Amino acid sequence: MLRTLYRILPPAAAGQLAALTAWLAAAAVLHGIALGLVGIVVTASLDSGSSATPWLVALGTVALGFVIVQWVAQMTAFRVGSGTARALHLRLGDHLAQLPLSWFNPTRQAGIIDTATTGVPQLMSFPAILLRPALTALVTPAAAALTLALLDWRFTLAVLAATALAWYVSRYASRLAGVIDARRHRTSGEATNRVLEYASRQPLIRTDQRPDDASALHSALEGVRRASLRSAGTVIPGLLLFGLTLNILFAGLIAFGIARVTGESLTVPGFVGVIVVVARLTAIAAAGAELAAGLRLQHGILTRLAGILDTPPLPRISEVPAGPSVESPGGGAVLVHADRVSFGYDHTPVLAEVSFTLPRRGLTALVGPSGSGKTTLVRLLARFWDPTSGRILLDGVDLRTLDPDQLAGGIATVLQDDYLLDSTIGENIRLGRPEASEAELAAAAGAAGLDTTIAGLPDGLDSPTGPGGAQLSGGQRQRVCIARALLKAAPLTLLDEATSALDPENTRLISAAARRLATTGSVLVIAHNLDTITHADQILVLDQGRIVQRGTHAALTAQPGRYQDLVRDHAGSSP
Ligand SMILES: Nc1ncnc2c1ncn2[C@@H]1O[C@H](COP(=O)(O)OP(=O)(O)OP(=O)(O)O)[C@@H](O)[C@H]1O
Repeated sequence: MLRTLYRILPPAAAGQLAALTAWLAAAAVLHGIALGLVGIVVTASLDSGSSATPWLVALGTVALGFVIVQWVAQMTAFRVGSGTARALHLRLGDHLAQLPLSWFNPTRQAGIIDTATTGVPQLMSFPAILLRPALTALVTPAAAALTLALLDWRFTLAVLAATALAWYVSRYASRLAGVIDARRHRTSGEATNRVLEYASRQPLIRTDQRPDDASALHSALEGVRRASLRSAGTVIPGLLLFGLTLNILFAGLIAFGIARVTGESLTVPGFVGVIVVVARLTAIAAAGAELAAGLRLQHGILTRLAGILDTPPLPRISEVPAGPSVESPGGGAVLVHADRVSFGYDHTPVLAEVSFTLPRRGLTALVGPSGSGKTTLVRLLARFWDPTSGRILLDGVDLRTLDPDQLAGGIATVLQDDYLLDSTIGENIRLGRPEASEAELAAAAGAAGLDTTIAGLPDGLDSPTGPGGAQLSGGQRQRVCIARALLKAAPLTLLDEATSALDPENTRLISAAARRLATTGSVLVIAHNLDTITHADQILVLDQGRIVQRGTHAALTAQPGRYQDLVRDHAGSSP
């Protein structure tokens, strides 16, 4: 478990944990030596032929050292515990930000919630509380046994063998329970999934009530109940097995001592001294066993966390061969070059050999029938995924070579599933450019059509958005995202008119934002309303994952083709 923790911790936190482990191990060694010396002092006191005084002095010195080292270790433990949890949270956050979005299926999302909110905070108690008794149970008997060699080396070997056997039995019991615990965790992940689904399906359930709607949830929760019972049940045989083993080992060591006393190879005072130590070690091992359940739980959490952290992130390649230089259709400088890009979800092809350029300044519209791959293409430009073949260059640099901050700095998005932080309207807009002044922030909010909303709220820009923006309407959420993009004024802005939040006013605002941003940067807008893109510098027509036409509105309407069909369909559906 320590090994896994060291592997996944960032170097600074791993260094602190190593220092704590060293302090705790030193304390456990001193504890063991002190115990061994107690046995020797008892022997010397009972044995008329030897003096206990030098041993008492040694015992006092070691005990003092133990108290000091233990004190330092204990003071460090809580600091390292909270530092470990914090480092793991940050590591988890950084890693999640680099995973391809295809990884985030509902089961894994439920696993992340569980790991981040419950698992990682619980891991804090490993360095803070559990590591000390775990090391004591292992290291102290060994150190005590070695100290006993001053009295009787055969007992040293016997105690070392007994410790190894007890350790093996405890591991066996905990491995058995670990398998059941992993099963319980899977069942509970499934239940979390069902609870989330049940909550998010409430609108559907209330308008289309069917009695069996909650049956998947019920059976998942029943599965958790059964798995938890099984899991609790496995702790008891493990504890009984370990307790029995300890008693047998203790009895075996007493029998060994009696045999040695009978054979006159050990004195009675020596036997008493050894048994005093062994009795104390048995108590320490029994206390360690009571922690087994806690350690097993932590081991399960750590294994799941390591599983997430071991998932390969979107690769960053260091070098790509320079491609031929390209010019935008207007002859100006190119900001984006999509070069024979193909992509599919789970091997189902969605985009095939798509090539186009976006100028450094100007408005490009992406149009096409539903399912033609428009959103997918925009997601590839924001590097939510990587193309299966081909490449996308931003300012001449392959997206796969950019570090995430560079990429995030170069792109702003207003997409269908944009998320608002559980903060205020102002803070969500400010994410676009944290250093923006209050006046710039207010101007962006105004340009995104938020002034009426803000004026109607008692706290104005400081009004809360709720988790994911739940306290705002769909249209208001979209306006906050538009304001964020306006404030950012990134070199490349990706806009999706978002059919779900579409209303004439929002369409007008998106269109105005696109026009405005296109004067300073490049804008790609997925357009559902063709009236808003008649002025676009370039229109790309996507059909079944291929670009079938490109050009201006005037040029495309003048020639037969997919665009003419789209315009005709749109005119037919417009009021
Ligand atoms: N996450 C996903 N996993 C699997 N398939 C997906 C995923 N997202 C989209 N698809 C599929 O990819 C294809 C293209 O979808 P995409 O959303 O890119 O089209 P679109 O042109 O944006 O459609 P619309 O105009 O309806 O939003 C569709 O067949 C869709 O079912």
